[in-house]
Amino acid sequence: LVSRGVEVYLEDHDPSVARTAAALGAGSALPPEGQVDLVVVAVPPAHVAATLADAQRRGLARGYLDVASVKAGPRRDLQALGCDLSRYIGTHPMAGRERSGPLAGTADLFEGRPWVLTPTRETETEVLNLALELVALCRAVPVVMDADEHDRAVALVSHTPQLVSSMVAARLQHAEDTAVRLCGQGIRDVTRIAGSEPGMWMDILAANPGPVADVLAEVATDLTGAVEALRGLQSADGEKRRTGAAGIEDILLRGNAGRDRVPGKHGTAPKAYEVVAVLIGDQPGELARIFADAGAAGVNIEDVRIEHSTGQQAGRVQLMVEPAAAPGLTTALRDRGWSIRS
Ligand SMILES: NC(=O)c1ccc[n+]([C@@H]2O[C@H](COP(=O)([O-])OP(=O)(O)OC[C@H]3O[C@@H](n4cnc5c(N)ncnc54)[C@H](O)[C@@H]3O)[C@@H](O)[C@H]2O)c1
Ligand SMILES: O=C(O)C(=O)C[C@]1(C(=O)O)C=C[C@@H](O)C=C1
Repeated sequence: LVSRGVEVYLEDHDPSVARTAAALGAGSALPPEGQVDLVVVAVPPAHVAATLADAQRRGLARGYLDVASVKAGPRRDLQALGCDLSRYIGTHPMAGRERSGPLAGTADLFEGRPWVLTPTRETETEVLNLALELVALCRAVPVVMDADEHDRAVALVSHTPQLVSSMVAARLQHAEDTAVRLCGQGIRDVTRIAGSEPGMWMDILAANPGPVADVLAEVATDLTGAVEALRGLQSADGEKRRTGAAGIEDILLRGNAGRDRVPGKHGTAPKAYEVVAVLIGDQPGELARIFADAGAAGVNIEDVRIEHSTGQQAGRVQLMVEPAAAPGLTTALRDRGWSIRS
């Protein structure tokens, strides 16, 4: 917002957090002189209602919104606290990190991401417009939804995946070092969000337990089926082995079909990019150099992944580019001395 010319004032119950964010260029940690246009409440879900009610009591703004990951609960709490719901809109940007705090924030976090808005008949048009302006300034894509529909959707696409990732990662807690040393890219992909802040997720899950339990019950059915199928594959009986194989194949195929429905970058249909894989040394500036070389070759990098090799000061960067750009990029990087991997 600051880079787009908006005056931003930061407040946190831990003043050092607001000061750190201000030092990073996210706004001013001093209070505003008069009323502002919009208050954005970005605190853990359980504290949203009290924080927003306090801001309304202080008459800080013309409009108020929150960005909590659940929507029905905070609205009910605000109602119970007697807040002016005409001046409030519940929102949720579908973008975030597994890390918390101002140091984890990035200016381009919301670009091209869905940002859910949950206006009701009570919401003043002016407040909806302020929220739409905020979403546009962050270059996100507004999606209007009902609060309960939102909570069911995020149970499926965000809250259950968090729990499943944590459960897979939990298997490693007491695992042998010899096994953990073999961790490759697959487990890194599946467990990235298992590194998230437990306090925040306790709040989120406590505010959306029913819809998450419904999705997790379906996962549990698949898990039971997978265990039975694998036991079948262990069996000496040929018929049980065939049934087991069919059960496992069914899960893998349904997984492929579900994965195909995950939208690509900027919410568009998934796109097939060509991968140019490059070996890089684990030293400062390597990524910046490779991006600069790709830029000099006139190639837009659509996405990027890094595989770190265990026990080696090196990694493999996968640059995802439009198929037509891949041969030119490969040649350009090779000419600049990079080692291209297949
Ligand atoms: N991290 C994500 O991926 C993500 C994505 C979308 C939405 N959200 C939502 O955004 C909100 C903030 O999450 P975050 O990831 O920025 O967390 P965060 O921990 O980085 O920030 C939360 C801040 O709230 C402050 N705080 C806590 N209680 C407070 C209170 N009573 N009054 C004032 N400040 C208080 C904390 O000091 C902290 O600085 C949550 O509601 C979360 O559900 C998070
Ligand atoms: O990418 C991540 O690290 C996230 O956890 C982001 C994520 C998500 O599930 O997509 C998590 C919770 C928020 O409410 C919105 C976004």
